[in-house]
Amino acid sequence: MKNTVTTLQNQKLNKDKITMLTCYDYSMAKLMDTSGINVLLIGDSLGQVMLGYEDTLPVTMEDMIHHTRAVSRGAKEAFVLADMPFMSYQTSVYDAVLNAGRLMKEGRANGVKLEGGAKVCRQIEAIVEASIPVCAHIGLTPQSVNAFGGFKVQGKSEEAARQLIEDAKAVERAGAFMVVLECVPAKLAALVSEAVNIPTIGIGAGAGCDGQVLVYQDMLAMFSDFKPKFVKQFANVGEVMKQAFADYTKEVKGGTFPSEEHIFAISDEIIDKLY
Ligand SMILES: Nc1nc(=O)c2c([nH]1)NC[C@@H]1CN(c3ccc(C(=O)N[C@@H](CCC(=O)O)C(=O)O)cc3)CN21
Ligand SMILES: CC(C)C(=O)C(=O)O
Ligand SMILES: [Mg+2]
Repeated sequence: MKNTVTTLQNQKLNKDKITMLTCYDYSMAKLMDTSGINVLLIGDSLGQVMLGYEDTLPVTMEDMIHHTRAVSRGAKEAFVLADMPFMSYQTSVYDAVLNAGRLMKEGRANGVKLEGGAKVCRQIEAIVEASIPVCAHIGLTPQSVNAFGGFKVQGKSEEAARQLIEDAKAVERAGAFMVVLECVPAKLAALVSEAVNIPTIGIGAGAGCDGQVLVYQDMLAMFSDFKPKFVKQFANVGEVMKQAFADYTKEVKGGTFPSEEHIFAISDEIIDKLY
């Protein structure tokens, strides 16, 4: 059954945790989809893990559409959520609606995600008005890395904690159907999760959220530029891959690959004529 805004929101009511992973291509989308992951997020984190940038700021609408299209083709049941990249919605409400529309129309996403709380509520309202489901993202919002001065835990002071709660309530009022809480103290995230009716999806926000999200290269140990404290490596796929690449090299150089089972035959008669 296809995951929808309604099925995801019912999961909060039924205390059935929502699973979300980042996904950037067709093969991975099929693997995650058949594993029952509820939401595939085409995160702008693709700037770091797929494209090798230092942060998410250089990611373009074209990058996001390219990857979203690939994921959409592989997601039969999972909800496809696409991040709006830096400067695709901050500039104006008009830009926000136009670019959200492109992710739906060209990327075939089921919804979009944008960073910010009360500051981006005009954008959220306008995108929702255009019948596009919006997921908000508050706490550590990586597109604001230069304003924050680094990737740091948010909401630790009383003032910042109150602001986070207000931001969550504001995006709910603006029409967001879900909200990501990134890098906030677990007890604060649990409080926010009780304070709003929409599902909260945590990353570095503890088990009190209504769901969890991780970058897939992090949880499979395929990415090593940095490793946030909140990452759990569920399998060492990076090591498995490195071993396979080394074995391939050894067999090619040693002449054991390709062997009989990997080749195509031709009659000796024809070969003799060629000589
Ligand atoms: N591979 C990857 N994983 C992510 O989780 C991720 C991305 N890329 N790109 C976009 C953002 C950036 N994120 C990050 C990046 C670094 C830290 C980090 O290193 N945090 C430190 C300091 C926390 C503190 O003490 O304030 C940590 O130890 O977790 C956290 C989130 C989360 N997102
Ligand atoms: C980490 C998640 C929430 C994200 O926004 C991304 O992958 O870009
Ligand atoms: Mg993102």
